[in-house]
Amino acid sequence: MGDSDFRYLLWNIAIYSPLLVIVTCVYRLYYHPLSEVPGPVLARISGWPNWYYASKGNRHIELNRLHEKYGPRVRFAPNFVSINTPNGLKEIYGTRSSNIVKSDWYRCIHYFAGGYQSTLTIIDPVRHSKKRRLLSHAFSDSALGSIEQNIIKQIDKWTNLLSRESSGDWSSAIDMDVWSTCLIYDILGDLAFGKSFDTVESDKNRFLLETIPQAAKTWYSLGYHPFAHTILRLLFHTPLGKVFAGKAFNDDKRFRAFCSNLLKERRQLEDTLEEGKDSRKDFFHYLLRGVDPQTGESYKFGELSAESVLLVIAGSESVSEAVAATIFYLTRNEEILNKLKTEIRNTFTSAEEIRCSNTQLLQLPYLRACIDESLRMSPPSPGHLPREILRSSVEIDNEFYPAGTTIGVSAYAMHHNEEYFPSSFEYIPERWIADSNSNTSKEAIARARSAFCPFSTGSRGCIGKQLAYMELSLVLAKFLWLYDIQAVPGDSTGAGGPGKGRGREREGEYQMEDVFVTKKQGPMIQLRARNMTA
Ligand code: HEM
Repeated sequence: MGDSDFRYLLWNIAIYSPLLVIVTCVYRLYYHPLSEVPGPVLARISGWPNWYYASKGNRHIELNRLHEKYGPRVRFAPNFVSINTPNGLKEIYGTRSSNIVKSDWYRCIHYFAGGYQSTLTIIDPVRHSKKRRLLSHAFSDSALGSIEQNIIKQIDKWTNLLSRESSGDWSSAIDMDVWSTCLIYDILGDLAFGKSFDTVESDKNRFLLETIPQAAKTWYSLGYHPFAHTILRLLFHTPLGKVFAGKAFNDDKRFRAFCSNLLKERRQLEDTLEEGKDSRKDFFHYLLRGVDPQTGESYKFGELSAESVLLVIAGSESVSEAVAATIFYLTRNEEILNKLKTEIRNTFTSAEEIRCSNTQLLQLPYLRACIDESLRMSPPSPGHLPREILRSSVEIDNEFYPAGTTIGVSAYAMHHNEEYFPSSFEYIPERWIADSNSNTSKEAIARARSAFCPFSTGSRGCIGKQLAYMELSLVLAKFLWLYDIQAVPGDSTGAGGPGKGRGREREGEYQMEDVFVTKKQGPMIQLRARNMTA
């Protein structure tokens, strides 16, 4: 190419590039099939704001703000629509139609897993249902009944260690983020691999506390980048990855290597066990023995490894966030805390008696209401779970969305919709209980239930929901049976308020960063062994 050709090329680029940008903007604003959907101008013309909020971890807050401003539907990227109604939940997640599937965002996670797909990330509905059927054995009533003892063993170890923190009087400050996360990791290690991660007792695996949320954050934000696939291809399929990957990628690798090693050990152990005679019914007992119904082959190591990573993340960060959030709300609402303690302490005569299998633990109304209210205010998956419309347009609340639209509901925004949750920024467990003391009608509860979606819903809803309620009920009931708790005076860890989030209206709310699951801090609390003579 001669000098004059090169100059000619540059001139053309200089003239046509701005023209292309202007034409694209005009098209997206006025002629795009979603041009009627309200939303901020910048978001309607470009995907950058979506990525910006996803990488800052406050996309759920922004989505809630946009719904307050624009109403029940918001266009927050050229092809993305967020819906904030129970009908949206039903139509997007609740139907079995193959016309709405998990969006391309989930495909981005596959780069990190060497191309392998897990139950959570797989997009094809038929292949998903086969994977899910296999995993569902591990979550059946009988399987859960048989693992309760393992959960209790880990909780007892945890409460014993906590007792060392308090010798008679109020303990020094305890970070419930760290304590609850360690406990739930240990439980999950035991349930998934048959081996606790031992983070409560030892520092050896504590790196997980940083690497797991960081790994989730890396995929989460990269997946929403307007050039996600190009960047991921460069990072994973060229030597550029080694140069630019940095700490975030190394953390992800370290975490994956940790899961792969556990899986190798678990597989070796499974090979030594006789069919039908072993008593280790952990998750990988089912997965290692499972076969692909299509090919009749066992699952490849890479597939199982991808499954293990997703199971650890989905099953640990979510539950530990719910424990920490509930303790945050209880220690900031003394009357509610006392009411819950009374319910638990009047029901059980000892901490050992607290178990799901032989008592009414899961039916304690106030305990369940406190858990649900925490999941409402601080849902562990607060963001928009993206789905893509594949073939024919979809009608929601009398509006049509064409094929190619990415659509979803943010649990955080839905749970702060005042139409379904009046005083939505206040922690009010009574909103879930219809009795004469609570002034809540059955209709108000049904309305709230229709919009309550911490576990999502339908065929891609959480498979671990029952296990999560089991863990949360056991941990909170045993903890509050044994200990009195209070917020560290003056502590603002985990709390909102001026200078954080959006300010005053989030003052009483447990703060979390949305990384698909959540990153959290605190609360800092003090505890004191219960006075048994009182
Ligand atoms: C409070 C606790 C929990 C919450 C709030 C929660 C929430 C969710 C949500 C919102 C989804 C849908 C994700 C999506 O559409 O992309 C999901 C899926 C999933 N969760 Fe949970 N989860 C919790 C606990 C657990 C536990 C304890 C496990 C297992 C150990 C688990 C395993 C899974 C799996 C495997 C999926 C994928 C299901 C599928 O696509 O078929 N979760 N969870």
